[in-house]
This record gives sequence, C-alpha cells and structure tokens, in this order.
Amino acid sequence: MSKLRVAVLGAKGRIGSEAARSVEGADDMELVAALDKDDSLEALTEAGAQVAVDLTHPDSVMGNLEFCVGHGIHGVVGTTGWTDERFGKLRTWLEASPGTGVLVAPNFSIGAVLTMRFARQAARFFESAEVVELHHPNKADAPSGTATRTAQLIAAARAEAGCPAQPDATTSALDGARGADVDGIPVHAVRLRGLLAHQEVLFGDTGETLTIRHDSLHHSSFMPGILLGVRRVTGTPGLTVGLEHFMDLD
Ligand SMILES: NC(=O)C1=CN([C@@H]2O[C@H](COP(=O)(O)OP(=O)(O)OC[C@H]3O[C@@H](n4cnc5c(N)ncnc54)[C@H](OP(=O)(O)O)[C@@H]3O)[C@@H](O)[C@H]2O)C=CC1
Ligand SMILES: O=C(O)C1=N[C@H](C(=O)O)C[C@H](O)C1
Repeated sequence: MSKLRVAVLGAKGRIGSEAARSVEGADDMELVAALDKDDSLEALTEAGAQVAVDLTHPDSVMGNLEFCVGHGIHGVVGTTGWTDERFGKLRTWLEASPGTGVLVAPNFSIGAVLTMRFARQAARFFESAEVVELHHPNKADAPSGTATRTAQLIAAARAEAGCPAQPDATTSALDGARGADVDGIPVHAVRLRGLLAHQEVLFGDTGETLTIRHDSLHHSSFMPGILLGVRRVTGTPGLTVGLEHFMDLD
C-alpha cells in the first residue's frame, strides 16, 4: 500500500521537530515537506502533500489552513489560539472544498484527552470547578488551548444538567487574581521554567474535592495522537474538533 504523504509546518519548533521525526519513523507515512517560518507553502503542492500537520503559531495557522484547504490538503492542527470566528472561517473554506478534512486538537496527548473527558463527566456532580494549567514560559498564549476547551466542556455539561452558577463571594480582587473567566469557569495560567504542559481540574462540594491532574513530561506524549490524527483525517471530511472523535471512546 502506498504511504501517506505528510508535511509538517513549524518543523523547526519544539513540537514540530518531534512530529517531523515521528512521521519519518512511521512505516505508513512519508515526510514529504518540513517547512518553517518564511518557507513557501507552494512546497506543499510541489511535494504532493496529502496531509499537513500545523504546529506553528496562532498568528500563522489561519493563513496556512486557507492555503491547505484551498488545495485539498487535509489538516491536522495542534496550533492554539482558536475562537468561534476562526472556526467559522475554517468551516467556510471546508464547505468550498468538499472531501477535505481538518482535525483541530487542543491536545494530542491521550492523557489530556481523557482528562477533558473525565472533567466533563464529573462537572455536574460538584458545586465548584476551576482549572489550573501550568506550562513552560516560552508559550505564546494563555490560557492554554487545552484549559480553555476543558473549561468549555465543564460549563456545557453543567448548563445541560441545569447547575446554577458556582459560589464566589469575592467582592474585591486584584486584576487576574480569580483567573480568566471561560464560560463561568475560572482558569488560571502558570508559566514556569522547568515545566512542559500540565493541567489540574479542581472540583469541590461540601466535605470533598476531586482533582484530575495530567502531566506531559516530554513532547513524545503528543506523537501517538498526531499520528492517529494523520491516519484518520483523510477519511473524515469537514471539521473535527478534538482527538477524542478519533479514539472510539464511546
Ligand atoms: N495540540 C497539542 O497537543 C499541542 C499544541 N501545541 C501548540 O503548537 C504550537 C507550537 O508550539 P511550540 O512547538 O511549543 O512552538 P515553537 O515556537 O517552538 O514552534 C513553532 C514553530 O513554527 C514556526 N512558524 C511560525 N510561523 C510559521 C509559518 N507560517 N509556517 C511555518 N512555520 C512557522 C516558528 O518559527 P519562529 O520561531 O521563527 O516564529 C517555530 O519554529 C503552539 O500553538 C502550541 O500551543 C504544542 C504542543 C502540543
Ligand atoms: O504550548 C504548548 O506547549 C502546549 N500547547 C497546547 C495548549 O495550549 O493546550 C497543548 C499542550 O498543553 C502543550
């Protein structure tokens, strides 16, 4: 069987360089392009790339995707910075390119995906919920894409179950002391040398708390998820948000 022709965008970056090595090491894939900032996207079509893995920067990802989708190249996207407006644009491009698929995954690590799933399950049983994400200090965005998604999932599960707003008697606070408000869930971002990517989801109710913690200790934690995304996206036209849709969890 012929190998999947895969390109990596952001191939000199922390995660992109690891992804390029993983694609090269996969028996069913061929790394046909490894591009970084200022490289021409035309190299993707010249190389006949079928899938582009984007691990670049929130400022770059939309331009890359407009090109890829416009040329029928499937996308596997780990880059953060997603908003409803950005998803809207991507959907429009995909509608004009039927057959092309894009996976946007806030986190490719299996443990982080499961953390989000468990947090969603737990959300309706506790009065209070907060998210703390901890990352290396070179990270451009805060809060992390994973923490934002986790908070959105918790908030949606609580709304669906008819949970009231959570208690918080704060009437005076320094700016930022209660974190960012993501759909009513406080999200706190720590940036600390020595860390990679970590998250705690805290739930509390009368007399008990539940903490779900996940730690990515090396960029290798994201690789099985990226390779899974590449294998599945070619048969999944349109937009898929979250690796869980490719993990047969239900
Ligand atoms: N979903 C997931 O599981 C994960 C997602 N991420 C996300 O991936 C992104 C990258 O993270 P990280 O590797 O730490 O960041 P890095 O800054 O180490 O790497 C990004 C690389 O992309 C390059 N780049 C910027 N613009 C373009 C462009 N238009 N085309 C090609 N390359 C470009 C950068 O070049 P230059 O430095 O010159 O700007 C840099 O080499 C972030 O958004 C991060 O949050 C990270 C880990 C896991
Ligand atoms: O920038 C990172 O490093 C990471 N970014 C992603 C995010 O913002 O959630 C995924 C992971 O946390 C690593």
